[in-house]
Amino acid sequence: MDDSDWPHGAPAHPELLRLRDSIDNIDAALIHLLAERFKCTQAVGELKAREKLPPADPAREKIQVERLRKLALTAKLDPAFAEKFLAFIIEEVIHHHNRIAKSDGQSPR
Ligand SMILES: C=C(O[C@@H]1C=C(C(=O)O)C=C[C@H]1O)C(=O)O
Repeated sequence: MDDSDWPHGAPAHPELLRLRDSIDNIDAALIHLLAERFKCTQAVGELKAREKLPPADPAREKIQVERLRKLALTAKLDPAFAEKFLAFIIEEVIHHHNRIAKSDGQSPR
């Protein structure tokens, strides 16, 4: 069986629909949480640009990785995944910080 067996999606199983409702709510929460995090990091980027501080802080990141790996273990989440997820987000944040530093240190909007 492959995707071509269900060109319009798999039939609606009530349990599948219930689980997908929760997945959709969780995805929405993740988007809102990420948006709030990026609001904070935007302000950090502006502060760093004003104060001529470097965009990245590897020492801070090391502490965050150690903390999140421990939290992931407690939550029964793969710590390697938690670390990769954090690295993915921080990479984007540093990209933003570099862009802010090259501008006048204010939000591009
Ligand atoms: C947000 C900061 O800037 C960078 C981004 C970080 C993050 O997204 O958590 C952490 C450290 C820095 O490399 C910071 O220094 O706190």
